[in-house]
Amino acid sequence: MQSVMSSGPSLEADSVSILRSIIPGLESTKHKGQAGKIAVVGGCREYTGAPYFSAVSALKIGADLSHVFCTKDAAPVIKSYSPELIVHPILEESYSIRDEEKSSISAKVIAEVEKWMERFDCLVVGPGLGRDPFLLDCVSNIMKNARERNVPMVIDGDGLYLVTNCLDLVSGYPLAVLTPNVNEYKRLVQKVLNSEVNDENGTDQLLSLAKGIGGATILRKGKSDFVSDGKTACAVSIYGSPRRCGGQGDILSGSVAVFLSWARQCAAKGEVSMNPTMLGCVAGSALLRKAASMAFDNKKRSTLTGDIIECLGISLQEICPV
Ligand SMILES: NC(=O)C1=CN([C@@H]2O[C@H](COP(=O)(O)OP(=O)(O)OC[C@H]3O[C@@H](n4cnc5c(N)ncnc54)[C@H](OP(=O)(O)O)[C@@H]3O)[C@@H](O)[C@H]2O)[C@@H](O)CC1
Ligand SMILES: Nc1ncnc2c1ncn2[C@@H]1O[C@H](COP(=O)(O)OP(=O)(O)OP(=O)(O)O)[C@@H](O)[C@H]1O
Ligand SMILES: [Mg+2]
Repeated sequence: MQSVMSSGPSLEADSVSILRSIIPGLESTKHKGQAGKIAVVGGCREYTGAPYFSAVSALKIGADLSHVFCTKDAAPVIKSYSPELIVHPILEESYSIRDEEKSSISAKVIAEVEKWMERFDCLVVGPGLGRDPFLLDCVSNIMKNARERNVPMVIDGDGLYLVTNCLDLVSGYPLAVLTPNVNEYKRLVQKVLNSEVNDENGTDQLLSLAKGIGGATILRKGKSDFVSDGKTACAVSIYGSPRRCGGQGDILSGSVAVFLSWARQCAAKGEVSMNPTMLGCVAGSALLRKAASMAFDNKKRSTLTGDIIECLGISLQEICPV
């Protein structure tokens, strides 16, 4: 059992202890899949980097299999980045189809994802998804299907745009994690709390927001990351880097998906007492921030997202040696 909070009045989570408590051992008795099967729903004509960063980060942290469900345009590009990813070219944007095809395509999309759904430990919805209305409608159906089967979801990027406009997709679902950046958080606060972001009372507002969404967990990204499930709140401020290259949130979404899956395994065995989605967020945030800090030490101003991904393994090794 571990405490999510460090001692004293600080909100800072004891993230190193949390990481150590949920990272599974590497044992020869385990079979492929037991360390996690993650699926990223994202990737369109404009954005192919974001789903790749998220899905490959999940593998680099220790998941066994990582899938990407993306548009037909994006799939060959994402496949070409890495043979490690299992890429499903199933989504369509409005520009590439006729109106009369929409209902049959929509049915095909959900049938294709449904075949796999039960195998997934967690979905990441949104990295590089784009905002095409027909595509987002198909993704809503995927989210409803995941929810019916109790599959956890990390919602980021354009997935947050979708959810902010249709809160019912996550409202009252404790296995949903929302990972907003500054803009995405502002839109959520405006929609759910009907107010502006108030940093003087930031923790209370975050608690209210998570409560307002019915117990989904929120990871508010920024200089420090803040996490709340509506009952408790904590912060991760350790490590970090001054480089703000795009894609760091994508690494985080894939990382949180893996860590929350591991935390749920621990919770099922009674090894942790905290909400596993909170543990997953704290662990993901701390690891990303450590990897970003190591990458910056090496690369300084030229640090890019790929450099940070390359530091995930050594960061894990320093915290929890094999
Ligand atoms: N390589 C890829 O494929 C990547 C693809 N990605 C995908 O892109 C999609 C859209 O996501 P997003 O994050 O670009 O959209 P959003 O949050 O609206 O930000 C847009 C603008 O807001 C501003 N801004 C940002 N931070 C701010 C701050 N702290 N304080 C103040 N302003 C701030 C800033 O505006 P600027 O300064 O340029 O005026 C910024 O440019 C989504 O699918 C995502 O997954 C990314 O994951 C990156 C890697
Ligand atoms: N000002 C900051 N100082 C230090 N670290 C930060 C700062 N802002 C963000 N981070 C770190 O970067 C991570 C990603 O946050 P960011 O706000 O860049 O997400 P994002 O905009 O969704 O990224 P992406 O470009 O992948 O979409 C956060 O979890 C946090 O740890
Ligand atoms: Mg983002």
